[in-house]
Amino acid sequence: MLSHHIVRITRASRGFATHANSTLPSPIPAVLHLKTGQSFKGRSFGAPKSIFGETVFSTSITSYTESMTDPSYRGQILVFTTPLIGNYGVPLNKTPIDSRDVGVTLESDRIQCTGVVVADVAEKFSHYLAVESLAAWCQRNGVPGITGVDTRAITRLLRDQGTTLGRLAVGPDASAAAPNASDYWDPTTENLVDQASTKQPYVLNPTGDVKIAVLDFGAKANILRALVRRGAAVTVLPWNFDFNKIRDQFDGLFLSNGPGDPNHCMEAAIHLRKTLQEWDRPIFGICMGHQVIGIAAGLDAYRMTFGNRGHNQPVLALASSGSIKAGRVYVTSQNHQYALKLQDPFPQGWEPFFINCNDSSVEGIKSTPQSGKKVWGVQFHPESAGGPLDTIEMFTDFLAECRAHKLQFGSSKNDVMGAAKVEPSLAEASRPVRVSA
Ligand SMILES: NC(=O)CC[C@H](N)C(=O)O
Repeated sequence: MLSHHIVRITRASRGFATHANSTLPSPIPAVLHLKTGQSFKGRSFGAPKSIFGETVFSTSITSYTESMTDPSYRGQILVFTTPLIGNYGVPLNKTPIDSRDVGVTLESDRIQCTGVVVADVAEKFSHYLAVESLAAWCQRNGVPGITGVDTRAITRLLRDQGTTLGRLAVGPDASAAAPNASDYWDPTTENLVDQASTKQPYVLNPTGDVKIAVLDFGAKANILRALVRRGAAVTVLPWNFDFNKIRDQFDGLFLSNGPGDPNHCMEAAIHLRKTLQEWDRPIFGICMGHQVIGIAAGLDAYRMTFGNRGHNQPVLALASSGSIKAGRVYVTSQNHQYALKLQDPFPQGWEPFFINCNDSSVEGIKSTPQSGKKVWGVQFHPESAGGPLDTIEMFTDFLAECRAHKLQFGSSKNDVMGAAKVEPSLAEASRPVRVSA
């Protein structure tokens, strides 16, 4: 059995090596140019088009489908350090929308990164849920990939010089000269959150017993799934919606992950500062959401050299809260380029919650026990998808606090923005319609 699998995997991994002698068309050339002057020649797969993006690497060894659909990768050319990518194909990206699920199997309804870089793309795939190959999926989504390049060399460069702007030149563009440094598109100059966030509020699991508002900076589906599966009625709001106008209707507030520079989200941080001053129900933020909480609390966010992207980032808990025990190390899933600055002293009413064991960056903040508040932010992704589930119970902790608060202080008002009237669909939510807060 094992040898059978090895043979299959080896055949799949040969990929283009078998092309030369087959009747398949010759591979289309592709080149990855970096703004710093280096170029890597390879072969195209996926959409035969050229793109720009911020070149980042992920050390995750699985879940390429989840990473590529994570809205936090918007504007980025994603380099996988794992050499063989595509061997388990791509599943049908559709689930029911009910108290167990949120409409998509993956992290959103489309590929979000602008391109992918793979050492050895698997043309043959094998998985009981797979419906198409990585290349076919990329092609259908209009996203180009390059394969046959030394991803180890690219990653070592990115580790030394930091995340670098790039150009994936495909087909006839591959033989053209590298772009001038001034021609590289820098996605971080744009407000990517505004592009990724829902334009319309919508509701999931409207009959849930505890009402949670989610500020959507580009939320991963598994975050929404983690909330609805634990019984929450979830109202997803555009990132810059002024939650203060409707906060009496909710038992808790959640701030999601999202792409790009958190300093583009000042509008949300200003609204949140007022919420933190005037509202005492639980608040929880992940990644971008954590950064926005930190900014609202008075901390600064800075750009890291190459960020943390992978599924084995160790974080040390500095305080106990719910399922989290001070002094323990948790292995976490991460995808970020920015972090909150560790400052001494911390703003009044706040304390560090987690610290990264590799680079000592801030991995979490929380309100102090003396503050009387229940607010947490974590830089990592407790919801995983992909990655370890060490901290998944933080969702249970958050909802337990919301329920406890509701029991003690009474229910939120009942009309969750006309919950049942809003179409609970992620595809619907991504329509380009603007609503005013
Ligand atoms: N996954 C995230 O939410 C990432 C947050 C932010 N865009 C960063 O890169 O740091």
